[in-house]
Amino acid sequence: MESVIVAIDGPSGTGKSSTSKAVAAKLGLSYLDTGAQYRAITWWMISNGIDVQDAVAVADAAGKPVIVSGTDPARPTITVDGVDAAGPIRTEEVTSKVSAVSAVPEVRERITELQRSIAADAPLGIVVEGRDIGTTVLPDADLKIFLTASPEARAARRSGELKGADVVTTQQALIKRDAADSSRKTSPLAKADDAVEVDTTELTLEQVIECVVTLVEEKRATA
Ligand SMILES: Nc1ncnc2c1ncn2[C@@H]1O[C@H](COP(=O)(O)OP(=O)(O)OP(=O)(O)O)[C@@H](O)[C@H]1O
Ligand SMILES: Nc1ccn([C@@H]2O[C@H](COP(=O)(O)O)[C@@H](O)[C@H]2O)c(=O)n1
Repeated sequence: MESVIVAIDGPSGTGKSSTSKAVAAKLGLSYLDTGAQYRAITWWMISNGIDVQDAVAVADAAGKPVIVSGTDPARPTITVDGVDAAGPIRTEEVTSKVSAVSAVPEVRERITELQRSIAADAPLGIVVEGRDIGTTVLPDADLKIFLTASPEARAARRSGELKGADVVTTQQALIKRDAADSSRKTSPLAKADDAVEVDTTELTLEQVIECVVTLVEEKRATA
């Protein structure tokens, strides 16, 4: 079977990771969480005492950490300088600082190069999820999906995940991060012109997965 590249983008909490992992597992493809890579470099900056608001300092250090992503959808991994970073990259501190780091062009250049090389090496194809995959990282992807959902639905999903988190505070944090990611100069969060938009507000996760699997199969059938 022909290798297939699927790009899945969208704002926070729209279901990109859950959907991408499941679609990749169902179709025997690799899986790449690009948000985890931006989180990993942010964690490294914080751990090394770099002020994330200082874009010059962040740019100077952008080439230093060695970030490695494992692309098995059943067990995605991320290490920084050989250290497992899966836990530390999900802290509130990293989440609140990642948009400042990901806006720095030198960071994006470095991570984009890494993402392209991982996608090129995937033997059977890959599902890559993020914010700028369809527009910048893999503009020739075979299929581009842009997931959306109402802020209310996204906040409810996230606060269900972060046990006890207040829905209103969670919604404000999501909106703030999306605004920063959408308004940065370099490679902002955006829907590619040729992406299929799927509004997941009223869909279960299983319905979204099924929808994307069908779109991939249709694409393969016409290739
Ligand atoms: N269609 C859906 N219906 C209900 N819950 C969902 C749906 N899709 C995803 N979820 C749940 O919402 C939460 C957020 O999903 P997920 O992490 O996949 O989103 P994301 O777009 O990757 O977010 P982020 O960009 O912030 O990493 C998870 O708990 C997931 O199980
Ligand atoms: N292609 C991407 C992916 C992510 N980012 C930045 O990383 C942050 C964390 O992403 P999550 O998916 O793990 O929530 C996100 O808010 C962006 O700042 C990006 O810039 N490009």
